[in-house]
Amino acid sequence: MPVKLLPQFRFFNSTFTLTRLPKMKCNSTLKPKIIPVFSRMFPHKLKYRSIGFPILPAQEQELRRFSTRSGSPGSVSVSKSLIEDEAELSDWVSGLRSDSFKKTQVYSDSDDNEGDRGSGRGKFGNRRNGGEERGEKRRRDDDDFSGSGRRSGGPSMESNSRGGGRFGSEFVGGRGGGRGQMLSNSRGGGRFGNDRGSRNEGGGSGGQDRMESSSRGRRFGSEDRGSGGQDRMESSLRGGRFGSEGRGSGGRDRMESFPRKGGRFGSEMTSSSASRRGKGLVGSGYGRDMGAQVGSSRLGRKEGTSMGRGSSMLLDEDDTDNEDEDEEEENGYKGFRDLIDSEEESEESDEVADEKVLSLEKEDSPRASHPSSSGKSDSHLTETGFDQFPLSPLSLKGVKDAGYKTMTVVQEATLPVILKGNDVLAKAKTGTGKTVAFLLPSIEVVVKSPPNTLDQKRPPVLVLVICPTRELATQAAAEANTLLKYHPSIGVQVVIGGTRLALEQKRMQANPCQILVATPGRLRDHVENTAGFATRLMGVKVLVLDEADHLLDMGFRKEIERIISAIPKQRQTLLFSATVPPEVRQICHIALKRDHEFINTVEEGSEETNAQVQQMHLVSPLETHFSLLYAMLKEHIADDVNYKVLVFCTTAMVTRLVAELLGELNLNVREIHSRKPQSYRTRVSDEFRKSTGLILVSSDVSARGVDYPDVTLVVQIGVPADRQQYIHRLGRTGRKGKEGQGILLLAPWEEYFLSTIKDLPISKAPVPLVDPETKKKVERALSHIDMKSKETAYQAWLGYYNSNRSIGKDKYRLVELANEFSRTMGLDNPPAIPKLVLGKMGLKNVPGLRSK
Ligand SMILES: Nc1ncnc2c1ncn2[C@@H]1O[C@H](COP(=O)(O)OP(=O)(O)OP(=O)(O)O)[C@@H](O)[C@H]1O
Repeated sequence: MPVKLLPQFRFFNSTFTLTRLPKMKCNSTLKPKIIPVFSRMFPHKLKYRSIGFPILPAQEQELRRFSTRSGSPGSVSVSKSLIEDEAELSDWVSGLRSDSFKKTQVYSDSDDNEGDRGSGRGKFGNRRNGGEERGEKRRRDDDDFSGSGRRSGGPSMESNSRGGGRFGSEFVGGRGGGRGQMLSNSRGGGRFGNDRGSRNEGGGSGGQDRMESSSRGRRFGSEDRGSGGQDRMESSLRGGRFGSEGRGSGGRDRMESFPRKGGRFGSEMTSSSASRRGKGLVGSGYGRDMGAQVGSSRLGRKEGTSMGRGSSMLLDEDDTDNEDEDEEEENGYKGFRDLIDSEEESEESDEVADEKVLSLEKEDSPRASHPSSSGKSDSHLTETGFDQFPLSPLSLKGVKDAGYKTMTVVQEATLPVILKGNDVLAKAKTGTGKTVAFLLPSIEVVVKSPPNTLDQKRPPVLVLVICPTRELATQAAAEANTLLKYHPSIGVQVVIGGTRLALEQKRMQANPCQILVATPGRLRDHVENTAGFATRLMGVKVLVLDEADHLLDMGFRKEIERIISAIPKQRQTLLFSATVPPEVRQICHIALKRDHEFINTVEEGSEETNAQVQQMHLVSPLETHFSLLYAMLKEHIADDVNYKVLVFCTTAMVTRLVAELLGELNLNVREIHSRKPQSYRTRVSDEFRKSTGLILVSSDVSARGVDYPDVTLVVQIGVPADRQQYIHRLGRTGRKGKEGQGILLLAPWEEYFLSTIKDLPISKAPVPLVDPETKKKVERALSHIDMKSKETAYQAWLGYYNSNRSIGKDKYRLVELANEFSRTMGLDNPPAIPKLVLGKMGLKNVPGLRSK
């Protein structure tokens, strides 16, 4: 009997008439609108055109060729270097034990204890925490390697490697008295990295110091929260190297190490948790953090409305303190993947080769022939109404109330396939409505499911949506609530980190839901520690991975595998993202059935970014960057009174520095990054969503998925972690077919990155003139910035580029460049860096560095 091994292919070609998909029409309502431009920086003005995606007459319409289009240039980055760094890091960590790192904890709320602190619960153990956790956080975004204790306490040093690259370690001082912490996370695989693991910021009180090291991915490692004051040192790396240990004992000095590599969560953690239990140790990784997501910052557009009704968001403002920033942040840390996946490669590549792809493209479409510089815009909308598909009347009412008149291209392409029950991997450009595309058919599954008659208090979860960040989870839940407006009996809940687990447990009991939106860490926590939760998950009929490439990247991969092992094999799985790099295609079998469909709405031969977004790059010496940034912002503001600008920086601490600088220059600016408490992040995020006339300086916490309406300009300073990150950051503008602008500001030695995005419609920007007065103004503003900010930015900068494969491999050159960065901040001498940190970065004894 033949076995079907190959995924199905969908050919969209004019020679094939597909009747299955309704016709897509071009929304030809052109509303020319002059886009403000930088008169000097951006001489080419763009006009918005809603031209559409391929739109052909009904019968023709269909997709045409199948192309896997993923073959875009790979990421640049940082991968291997991460591995190397991790090796160094783990060796270093394994041999280190310092009584000077102590930690304490403080938590009073009993519920919390269980929850947040995670006292050892579950197998995953992870949760650690104790009071301080709260302060800790960090994950990726962080990216920062910065040091210094931010909040008061002792010295701190932070370093996270992201992308594979970075290394991270973080030493942040506690808030309370003199505690100091040192954490190290490498993000390696995926986004997690950073965040997850590590954050320390404040928290504890009393003097304790902690040192953690979590390589790879996110969450592993990091958290700490244990209780009791003690010194602890954790090391969790994935590759097994660490392995071992786990000692720690209750009291003070402890050293934990969890090998992760092979294991799925389960096991790994188990061992660790065992050891920590009762000892107050925290754990390594996994845990809580994951959960940690906090806040909701992005609640999105629909915010208010949404959370209401049957749904509840398990997150309290009160909890913000606790948040761990966790996990999720974004970025991609790639890197680890190579190491981990090597054994699977051959098998996977076969699968990819056979995959069936459905690609929406039209060979003769304007875009295909003039992909980029034509100035033509994509149309994310079709003329197909939602009522052309078999959706329940109440869902259609919800869609109508949401203001969605016709479907977007990705919605039109995926809905019929998903409604048929097929597994789908979908790729569609940023801001084109992927969230509705997976939520709407998922809701229909709930509508069609027989009512639960067994356990009213613990109804099965029918739809499980996993998002990489808390903000995204919150935003997706908000969208779900909007769509569910007329389905009073269907509930949505969000479980994200940064909240008290026990509180979430209670809320889940009080408000049973059929749709659960979660971040991986917290979800795993519930699987392990919430009574009856695992049983509820056995009801899952639809699993959605939003930002799938990120979730399947090494940082989250283990957690995803663990979660998948906790839900039925007989289910429908939907993977969505704006980027689907080849590596992800190779591993998507982890979640998808072999006969899944790859629906690619990005035209073959066209760029992966929105054509109506004008992309520019500017390569200029580092010393000019601050002045250039200021000049271009001023110009943009002058051009557009309704300006709304996102400035992405490489690390959290560099983000802070840039925000402080722009503030000194009297620009209306806010900052957002993982070192900020979630409550602050949520507030700022909401403010930015609703405002115009505002600049938001951000780390990669805002890179993916955040739906800020009407962003007029995205500036990226310094080389992004990889190609995908560039695309997702840029995707914060030009959403829903609107126009936007993006500029990438690089130093000459970062110019290599342009080769990885050379297929995108990015052109060279003329260098704006920076008059002497502007230069002086910037220098003056820099001189007003606190030394601490400069020190931490320097250290973070060094850590970020150290983990970059292209730049960080020549340590001597790297140090020269870092010192150049130091001079751009107005420092005559580069700040001294703790020896431990230098050792961790593999930079001991490199000339040009000052140690302390
Ligand atoms: N059919 C529709 N008509 C009009 N607007 C829509 C429609 N579907 C979704 N939207 C809106 O489009 C915006 C972008 O949607 P969404 O955030 O889901 O994009 P995305 O493709 O997931 O982007 P990203 O890749 O950045 O995550 C949202 O504000 C959403 O409410």
